[in-house]
Amino acid sequence: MIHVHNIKKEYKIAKRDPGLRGAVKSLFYRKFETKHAVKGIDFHIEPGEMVGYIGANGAGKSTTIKMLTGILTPSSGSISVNSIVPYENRQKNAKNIGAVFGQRTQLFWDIPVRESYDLLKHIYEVPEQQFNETMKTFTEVLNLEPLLAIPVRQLSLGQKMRCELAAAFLHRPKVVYLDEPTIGLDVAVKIKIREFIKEMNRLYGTTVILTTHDMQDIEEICSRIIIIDEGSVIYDGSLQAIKEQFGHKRIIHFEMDNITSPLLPPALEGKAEILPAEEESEKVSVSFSSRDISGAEVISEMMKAYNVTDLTIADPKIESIVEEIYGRGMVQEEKHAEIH
Ligand SMILES: Nc1ncnc2c1ncn2[C@@H]1O[C@H](COP(=O)(O)OP(=O)(O)OP(=O)(O)O)[C@@H](O)[C@H]1O
Repeated sequence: MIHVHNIKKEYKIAKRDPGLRGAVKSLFYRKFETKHAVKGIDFHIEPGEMVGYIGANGAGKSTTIKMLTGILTPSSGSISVNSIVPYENRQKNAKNIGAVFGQRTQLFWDIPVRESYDLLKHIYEVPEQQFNETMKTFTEVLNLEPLLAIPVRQLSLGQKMRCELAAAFLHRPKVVYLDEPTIGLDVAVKIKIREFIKEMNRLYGTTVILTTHDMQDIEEICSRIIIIDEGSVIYDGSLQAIKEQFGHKRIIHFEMDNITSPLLPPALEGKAEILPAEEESEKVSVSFSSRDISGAEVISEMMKAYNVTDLTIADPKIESIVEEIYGRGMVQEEKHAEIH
């Protein structure tokens, strides 16, 4: 469905010396600097896959999505989406794709939502019966009925985002790009949006590429993730595999009597560490790898050394796994050996 081969994108940024002198000088003599935002990315996505495209701020996610949608042309390399080269054939490509770009709207600001959908129906030439069926499903799953008569500008962020999603899926596109679809929303709306995306994938086999900083979105929606860092892919594989590969970190929080800064019992040295205490927390957190020592041994040693009154075992969170991968920049051999 989506084939991306060795794409690169460079931006030319005008450089200016500081101050008034710099401003005047730049009128006559302009200096440019090249920003390599995407540095040779490859991936293939099968029809119906739901892929999380993640990375730290400035990693190159939006630039990639803009190239996939045809808004930007790669500096080199090639892209094909459903056998179309998006940046050479933007209109044809637009019929096959839907997109939600975080804060931007594709709905018409001053007219009721229902009329925006009618316009989109004409633009995308959606048959009447299909439109009615689709609207019925969307209205139910996203609870849109009370919003249809309201102009977009009067909607709250969460209401607007529900309407945006419906607009992106309205013409039953084969591929939908979602750039931060849950940013700034409360938990209840996030849950609704995630359910809707999964339901669309189930009903229509829509391929979804999701960019988000919310790891819960990824866990709920995607089975595969592509992680990019400074313009290069550093991981492409299943979420399960990354959890198995990196999810051996464990943390146990202990509550104990009258201990302010406990020391690690000697038997745990080199195998576990005490984490810096969080502000106002009376708990002592011990981190270790299940490859080095079992949780039972850690608990037993801590209980021998201290008067433990309670404990909780934290699950390895995808957030911390991803942070760890960003942090270590994940060496290439490891990436290829484990994932490809
Ligand atoms: N139009 C532009 N001109 C110059 N540089 C740009 C432009 N757009 C993006 N960049 C730079 O390219 C790099 C990648 O940006 P991009 O927006 O693709 O990152 P991102 O992963 O989407 O980040 P975020 O999570 O913050 O949205 C950044 O260093 C950014 O400053």
